[in-house]
Amino acid sequence: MTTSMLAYLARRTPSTGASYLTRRGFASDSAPVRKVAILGAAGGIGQPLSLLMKLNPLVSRLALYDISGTPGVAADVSHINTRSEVLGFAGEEQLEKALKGADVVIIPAGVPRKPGMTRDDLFNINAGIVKSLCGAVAKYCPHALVNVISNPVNSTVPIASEVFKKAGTYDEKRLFGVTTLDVVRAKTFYAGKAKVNVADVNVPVVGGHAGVTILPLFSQATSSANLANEEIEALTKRTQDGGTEVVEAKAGKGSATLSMAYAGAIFADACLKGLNGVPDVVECSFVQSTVTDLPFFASKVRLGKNGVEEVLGLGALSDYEKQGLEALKPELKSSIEKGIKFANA
Ligand SMILES: NC(=O)C1=CN([C@@H]2O[C@H](COP(=O)(O)OP(=O)(O)OC[C@H]3O[C@@H](n4cnc5c(N)ncnc54)[C@H](O)[C@@H]3O)[C@@H](O)[C@H]2O)C=CC1
Ligand SMILES: O=C([O-])CC(=O)C(=O)O
Repeated sequence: MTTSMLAYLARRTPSTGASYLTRRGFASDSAPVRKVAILGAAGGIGQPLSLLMKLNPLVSRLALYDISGTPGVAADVSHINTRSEVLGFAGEEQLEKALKGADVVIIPAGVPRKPGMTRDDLFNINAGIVKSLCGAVAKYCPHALVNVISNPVNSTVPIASEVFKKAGTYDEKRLFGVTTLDVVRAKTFYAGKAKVNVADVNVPVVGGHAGVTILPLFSQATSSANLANEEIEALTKRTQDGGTEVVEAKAGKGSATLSMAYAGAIFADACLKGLNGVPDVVECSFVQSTVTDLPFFASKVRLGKNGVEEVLGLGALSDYEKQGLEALKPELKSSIEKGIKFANA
């Protein structure tokens, strides 16, 4: 979902609703039927993400699953007069119904950080949650595209891959760690510093999704601006610490939820567009990769009818980015290995 689409949806009145799909090039009766399931839909990310996916005209059925609380969220969101039918599912016995027939499964289930914690400190709780939810995905919707938001993404994505391998359903083209929030932040911070229109800015962010493993490539930023080295270094550090900035500001009440819901909605929309055959849909994501010697790595990915169509290379890096790339590898490698070991224990 683009910012302009959100602005358009905000502007339109219910009486003009019939025309907005046509304006985007999809007549309502020709947009393919697409089911999206959100696991963890009653949470801080899950609720605004449910709202944003309800606004997306590419979705025809929205399944909201959590251990509790989803009937209320679903009843609330279902009153919005957009295309999708919304259903709430609570408790493990309803997980099958939530997942059956899903084209895209988004997973923001799990605990968030408190000040002083690293994302890896969430491993003990979230690893098990992701493992069990991915077991259900393998059973009930093995062909869905899976968008993993739950932290630590650097470990939860490898966990998901091992669960799918064991179930015999693994397709590396269909598994994504959602790193879009890093791109969203890099764009915002860069536009502010370079004093350019944020709508014209793009910045690839590669590596992983924790601290120094987050590597924004400001040398490839559009619109280009002549920032000093110290400014680039400060922007890099702010992007790497963006999550912590929010955790500290929330002072014990969780981590990024609203900006994450926005980022998650952008990424899921890109997945749906790819499935629907829209050409040239490219987003950064943490995927199985041969771009470096690490088995998983975030970089630009072209999305298509089967999920990942192409994992794009890193392009030319500045010396500072080359150093950042080497510096992130040991931590990212050990987080990936930790996930794989957990899944096979
Ligand atoms: N990838 C990224 O860029 C980001 C990731 N995150 C991560 O997203 C996760 C969720 O964050 P919040 O929504 O703020 O947390 P939250 O605590 O507000 O919500 C989590 C939800 O997950 C649900 N849940 C727990 N176990 C479940 C299970 N087995 N099945 C289904 N639902 C389950 C809870 O009931 C709760 O409603 C955290 O791990 C956080 O670190 C947060 C921000 C950015
Ligand atoms: O920082 C956190 O714990 C949540 C997160 O991943 C982010 O905001 O990037």
